Amino acid sequence: MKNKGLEYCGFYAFARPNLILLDPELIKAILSKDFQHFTDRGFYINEKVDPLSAQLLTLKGLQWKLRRNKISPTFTSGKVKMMFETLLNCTKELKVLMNDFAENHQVLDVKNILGRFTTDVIGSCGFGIECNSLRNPDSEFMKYGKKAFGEGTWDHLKNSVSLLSPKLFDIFKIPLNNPEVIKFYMNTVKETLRYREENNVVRKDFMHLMIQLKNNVKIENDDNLGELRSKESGNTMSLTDDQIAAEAFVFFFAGYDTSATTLSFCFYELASNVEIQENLRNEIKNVLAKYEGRLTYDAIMEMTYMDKCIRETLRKYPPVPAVVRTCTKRYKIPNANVVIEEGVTVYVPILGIHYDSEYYPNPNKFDPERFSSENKSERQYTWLPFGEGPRVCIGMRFAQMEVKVCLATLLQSYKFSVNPKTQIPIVFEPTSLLLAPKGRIWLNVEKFK
Ligand code: HEM
Repeated sequence: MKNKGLEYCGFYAFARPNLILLDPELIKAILSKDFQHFTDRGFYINEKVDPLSAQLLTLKGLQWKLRRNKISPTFTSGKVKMMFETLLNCTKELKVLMNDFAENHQVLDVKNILGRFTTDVIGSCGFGIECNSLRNPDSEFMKYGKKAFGEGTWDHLKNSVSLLSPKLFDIFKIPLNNPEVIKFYMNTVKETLRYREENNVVRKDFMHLMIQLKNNVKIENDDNLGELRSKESGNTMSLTDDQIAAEAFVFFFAGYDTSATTLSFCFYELASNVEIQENLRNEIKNVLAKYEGRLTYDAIMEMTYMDKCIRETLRKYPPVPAVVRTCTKRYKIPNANVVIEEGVTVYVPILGIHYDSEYYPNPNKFDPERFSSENKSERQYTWLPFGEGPRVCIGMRFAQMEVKVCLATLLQSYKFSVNPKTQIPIVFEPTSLLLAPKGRIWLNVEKFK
């Protein structure tokens, strides 16, 4: 369609019209400039039968705006920095496991191991609990996590129908999440809240910040922890326990697989491009030497080549291949005689844009220099792994820090190469909502002496 010079095109899903945006200027208009016409995603939501369904990803209009304003101070650079230590703690088990793999010459199923790492990270930083998925892949948290994503054909069908026809779910009052999953996450969060409040426990994580929101504590953009309760009340609208549980759940739902996918593809590309892996390792070593070998937030922030490698990974492998908006107020496309009616679903095909040779010549090549400082400014609205506009991914900074900490930890001590069991070239799984390879990515890991 793009080759035909089109800026947008449409299709019907049953009787519902859908629009696909192809032009960066139009994408900018719809995601950012004229956002008030496209405030929602149109996902299913029913707080009564499924309290976990009402969170940032799904909320609509004013409800979403109020919640986003409320939660945003917990994701600032200051607060992400505050959580660095908690995140770093999760790498201890990762190092132990990687050592075992290297010493026993075992082949690494990279998504499995890094998925367990990102589960531990969200468990620790989001829910405030040590879920030990790296040590124990059958941990409760992992078990219900898998259930939350859907395990069988029925779950996948249910997810697809909820996207195509959320009204049907509403009419029959169907909870989207499995009732066992709802019970597990609600209980886990409520138990943590009760324990912390009764015992005045403070911990450097999102749960602490959400308890502060519940208690009307004003959250500043610094790396201080702050009290659980405050005499001065800074906020006028606090969070309820159910809302905290729903938000912690969405941090897991939106953050675990996306981060694990980014890491897996990044390690795959580094394993396939020995020189790039070596350049990145040198950067890590040089920066850490300045910090007496200590991996700190400031050290991570200095690793600019690493930043380019991650950006290029997210370009070639955006974990969310398309973002979606529903038209909430009739909209005339600028300079065209076309009106988007209320209710129409609009898609931004991120994966397609990232492989468009007009923006990225030779798109299959993994080339971190596409994101050098000279080239970076050209990438607005053609590099969209976190979406854009007021509904851009709220966890973007946190996710980038998590990926960087994992890369710095492992590349310092281990060398990775692709095992022949991996199917090359990578083919994407067509039935998966999030980007996933067909088959697994297998890597060899070797420890430096
Ligand atoms: C590399 C990792 C990640 C990627 C690629 C990613 C990508 C995205 C994308 C594409 C969106 C939709 C944006 C839009 O519609 O314009 C989104 C939304 C969201 N993400 Fe992420 N995400 C990542 C990690 C995380 C993490 C770690 C968290 C939480 C800790 C998180 C929480 C959310 C939430 C809550 C939303 C909904 C925001 C709203 O509508 O206000 N994400 N993410």
